[in-house]
Amino acid sequence: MGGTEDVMQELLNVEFELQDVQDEIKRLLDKQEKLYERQSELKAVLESYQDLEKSEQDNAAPQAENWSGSFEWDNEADDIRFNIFGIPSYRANQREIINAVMSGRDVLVIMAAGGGKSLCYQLPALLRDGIALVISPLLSLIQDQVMGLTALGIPASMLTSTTNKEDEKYIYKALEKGDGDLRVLYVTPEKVSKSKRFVSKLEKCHHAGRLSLISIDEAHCCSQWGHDFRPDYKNLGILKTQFPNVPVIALTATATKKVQLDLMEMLKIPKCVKFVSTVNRPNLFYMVRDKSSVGKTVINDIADFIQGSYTNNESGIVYCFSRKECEQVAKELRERGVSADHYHADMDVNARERVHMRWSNSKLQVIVGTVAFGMGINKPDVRFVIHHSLGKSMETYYQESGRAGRDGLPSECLLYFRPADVPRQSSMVFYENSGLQNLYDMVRYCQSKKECRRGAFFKHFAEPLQDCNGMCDNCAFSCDVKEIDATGHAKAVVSLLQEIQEMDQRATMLQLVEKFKVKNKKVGFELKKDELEQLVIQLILDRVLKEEFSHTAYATNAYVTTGPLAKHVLHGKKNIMLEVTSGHKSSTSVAKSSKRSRYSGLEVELDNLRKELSSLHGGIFPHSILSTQQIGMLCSQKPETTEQLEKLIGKLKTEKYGDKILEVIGKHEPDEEQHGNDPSENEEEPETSVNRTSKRTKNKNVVVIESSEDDE
Ligand SMILES: Nc1ncnc2c1ncn2[C@@H]1O[C@H](COP(=O)(O)OP(=O)(O)OP(=O)(O)O)[C@@H](O)[C@H]1O
Ligand SMILES: [Mg+2]
Repeated sequence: MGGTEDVMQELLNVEFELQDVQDEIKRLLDKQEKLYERQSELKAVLESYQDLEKSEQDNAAPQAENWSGSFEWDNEADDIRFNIFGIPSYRANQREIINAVMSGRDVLVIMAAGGGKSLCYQLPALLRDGIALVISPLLSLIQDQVMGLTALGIPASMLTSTTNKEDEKYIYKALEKGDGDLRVLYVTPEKVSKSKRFVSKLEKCHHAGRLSLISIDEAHCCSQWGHDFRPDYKNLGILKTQFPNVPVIALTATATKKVQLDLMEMLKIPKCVKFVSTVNRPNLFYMVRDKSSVGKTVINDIADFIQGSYTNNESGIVYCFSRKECEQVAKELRERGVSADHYHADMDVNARERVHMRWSNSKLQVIVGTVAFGMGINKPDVRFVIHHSLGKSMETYYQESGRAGRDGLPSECLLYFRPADVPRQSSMVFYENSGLQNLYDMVRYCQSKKECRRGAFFKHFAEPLQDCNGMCDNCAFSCDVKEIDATGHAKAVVSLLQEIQEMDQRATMLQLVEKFKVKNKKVGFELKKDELEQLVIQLILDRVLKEEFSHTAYATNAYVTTGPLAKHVLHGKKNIMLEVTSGHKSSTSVAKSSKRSRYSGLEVELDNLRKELSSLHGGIFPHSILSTQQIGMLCSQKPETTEQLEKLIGKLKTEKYGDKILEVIGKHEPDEEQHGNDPSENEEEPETSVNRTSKRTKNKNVVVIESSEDDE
């Protein structure tokens, strides 16, 4: 009988090994498929590179161009920049881009959100004679821009589905005959691809030498590889064909190499000068907080965050996972005294627009939105973007969080993470191309308690690392992160899952954790529930476990099963380390350290003045009247005469609003400065948004924002 036992034993071993081999084969096949995919991608990219190089050689590259040198339009450009736009100095690449456009070159601009792309075509539009055509994908973006230019006294119009007959007539006359003073014309891409009438008028304008430049904003919409593909953008190449000598400037905030090449091909600008700026947004402070499983606690925390740090009605966005959640969160924030309203795709257009408008005019502090609240957001002074749950990829998180601080002033990006939110997202994205991979990158960002958050973006966008300057929680706050060896737990989790599977059952992440706790009660495994959840997520990221999906009529459910590397853990070939915090980097400590001072009295008064003027001047946004940065300057310099004021905000704004501004500054009593609850605040220069920036000092890797409220 011993023989049978031996044979059975060997059979078992062989079956075990076979299973191993099969798993390995499956893993390799998976890998092969991914590599094939990448291979074809790379081949495509290589081909376009070669095409590009060839065309560059064919066109015998001109001598190295120095776009930062001096040009004949320098003085006029400086004058318009300062006296009309009220912009004291150029930001990175702006001047160079303007010079390239002015030299008649086609230009491709990749510049982060809020980098100041608009100026790059608006200023040349004023420097060159004639009318500049701007293509922009969304009505709301166009309206914002036209309103902004009008506020500066620049003749700008738009031709869209909402344009009335009279305006249309005026625009067509301007194009055809050069009547009127129109300088910047905004249209949606549909006008170019669908309206023959429009294109023929444009031809006449060009024929008379009056088409000064063509700007294609949000140019990533051209590419199917981009995130906001718009079919009508695909036809914009005809503009270069029809008007070969008019400079085209294409602008976007994010474009991978592949998207850039795609753009150049589709817009027919192979010889364009390319300006790529960093993805880094140095003024954004990134942080992730553990999210309580109790909904109310999360809302309390968000309300505390807003009411603790943003007492002057500073604008913010809260992103939620679903429409229902949006409404719920907005309602609960309101109940806690935060001025908030929801925004999602289920609302009718007018209701949505109303919410957007109230927010843009700073009458509503917080929009609680789904991802539907997206591309059309042009508000420069959004001070915080909170994610109530994680998004589906690093790319979308970069974009959504990037809506904060477009004016360059310090702003915060806070994400609430709990492992249980992962299956909610994964069951939505698993069918997308690389959907799970993208989500898991995002989860890695959230789970990490040590790595620089900014570094994760550099890695994601394949850019060299830059210093974070203590502008993320992991760099700024030292907290005790321990790496514990969770290999034992991991083994137990895998075995439990195998048992479940052998009984032909399956488990969601939460069920698995529940079962684990019940089963191992006596053994005294010391991990807490949320740490166990964290472990399961870690195991999924490490491919020890994997998610599987099954559909019902109403939903897709995510289950956890053993993954390709499960055996490695069982056989002791793979160790699992888990990052846990002991000394809490608790939410309150984060909130305290990043809490900023209240506005000074004068800041509040000037803020009120811009709101007042904004409603007086019908439809001009407060931030178009005075930017937060300008208010900061006014408070620290306190100009007394028109000449002094002009030096700070330029001629145009001084002419329009100077008297009122000087009046407010003149009437302001210095002792009114005492606005916060700490008397010592009064001893220094009043707090302004500008010097607030410089008050963020780096001290032993800890960012300190001096604040009266810290001393309570
Ligand atoms: N050189 C500058 N100095 C100070 N502020 C500037 C400068 N250039 C632009 N700005 C301001 O920065 C804000 C963002 O500019 P803009 O709207 O052009 O950004 P963008 O690059 O188009 O961003 P997005 O990708 O989000 O559309 C605006 O309020 C603008 O007035
Ligand atoms: Mg823009």
